[in-house]
Amino acid sequence: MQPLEVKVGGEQPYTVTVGAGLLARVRVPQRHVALIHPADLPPAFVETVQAALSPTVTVSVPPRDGCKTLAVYADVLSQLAAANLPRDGAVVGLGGGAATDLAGFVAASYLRGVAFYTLPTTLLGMVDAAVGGKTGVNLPEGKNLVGAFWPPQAVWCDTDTLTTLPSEIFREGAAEAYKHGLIADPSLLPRVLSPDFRPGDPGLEATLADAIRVKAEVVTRDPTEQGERAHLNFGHTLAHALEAHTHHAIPHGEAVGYGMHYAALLSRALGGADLTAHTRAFLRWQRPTPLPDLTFDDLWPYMARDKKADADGVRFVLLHDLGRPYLGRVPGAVLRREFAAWQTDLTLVR
Ligand SMILES: NC(=O)c1ccc[n+]([C@@H]2O[C@H](COP(=O)([O-])OP(=O)(O)OC[C@H]3O[C@@H](n4cnc5c(N)ncnc54)[C@H](O)[C@@H]3O)[C@@H](O)[C@H]2O)c1
Ligand SMILES: O=C(O)C(=O)C[C@@H](O)[C@H](O)[C@H](O)COP(=O)(O)O
Ligand SMILES: [Zn+2]
Repeated sequence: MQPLEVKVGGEQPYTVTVGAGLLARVRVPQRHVALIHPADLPPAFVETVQAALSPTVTVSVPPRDGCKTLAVYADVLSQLAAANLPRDGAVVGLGGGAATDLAGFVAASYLRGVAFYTLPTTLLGMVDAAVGGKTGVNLPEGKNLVGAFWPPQAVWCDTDTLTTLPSEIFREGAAEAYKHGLIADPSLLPRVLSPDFRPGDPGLEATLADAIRVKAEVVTRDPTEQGERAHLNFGHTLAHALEAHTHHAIPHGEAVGYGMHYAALLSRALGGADLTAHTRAFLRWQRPTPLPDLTFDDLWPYMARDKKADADGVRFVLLHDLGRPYLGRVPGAVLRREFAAWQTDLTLVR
């Protein structure tokens, strides 16, 4: 089957290619390349890309969000400098969203910016993180609090890589595809929950391309989150708080699943359609890691630092209905009441 292509427009247009066997066929025009990948990635992926690109330097970074720290960021920059990667070189991020977020921030800042490419190998990376140019690292105070908008020049989603992905990490990533269904393309909702949504299924690539298209269209219109792009943050105010508070014991995709259900409860409380059956169905399908004992006050300091907050306080992405997101403020009493409802619901979805 021919690879599928999704175009991202704007000032620096690029193509997201989705298909089998792409890692071996990757080409970039730059003569010097820094390849950045997580240490626990199957070595065959790294070797295939090394054979395709002959990188000047290959940098292995800690798995998962362990690589999204200022210390790892500084170390990677030093390794690129020690290898004399020149300004007309490129950074290639290979792996999940954590590695591509770090690699993008390195690309954005090394020598004040070099070309960047992404090779996502997780479902979440393909449908979300590798596309759109949000790059960065975490602080102990919260997720992604340091970073830059630095779009890739091309994205290759090699669907063969998904066959080695542990099934729970595949289900994590489904949260972002489901999010795209809730905020823009409801046809994705049953497709994500279908038994056919799995590595190796002949229909998977079309579903991935449709999920990617939602993000591509939003970031084409609003690359630097001046407005509409914030809708891609549906579920993320609570999600990022869960990740930070649990020191990443709850991974991003699971945190987004939990956060989307809270956002659906808030949306209903403010007069929106009742979409909680959708977010509950997703949680039943995803089977996330159980949460530790939590109170609203444990999470609120992180929610208050969310990047959608402005001088007037915290804002949430809410839904009037399927495909109709908006950015709104929620009274404190409603936040607390629906947090209690969310906790009760979580005991019922198990
Ligand atoms: N920039 C964005 O727009 C954006 C969007 C969504 C999420 N994110 C970020 O992405 C991160 C989560 O990314 P993720 O869910 O991809 O997880 P991840 O990057 O933490 O990777 C999960 C694990 O799977 C391993 N792995 C990756 N591909 C594999 C494969 N094919 N086979 C076997 N193992 C493989 C990785 O090495 C890692 O240990 C978070 O830091 C989140 O904040 C960024
Ligand atoms: O691309 C975006 O814009 C998103 O919000 C996508 C999110 O899924 C992603 O987790 C992003 O990294 C969150 O951004 P942040 O600005 O809330 O840190
Ligand atoms: Zn996300």
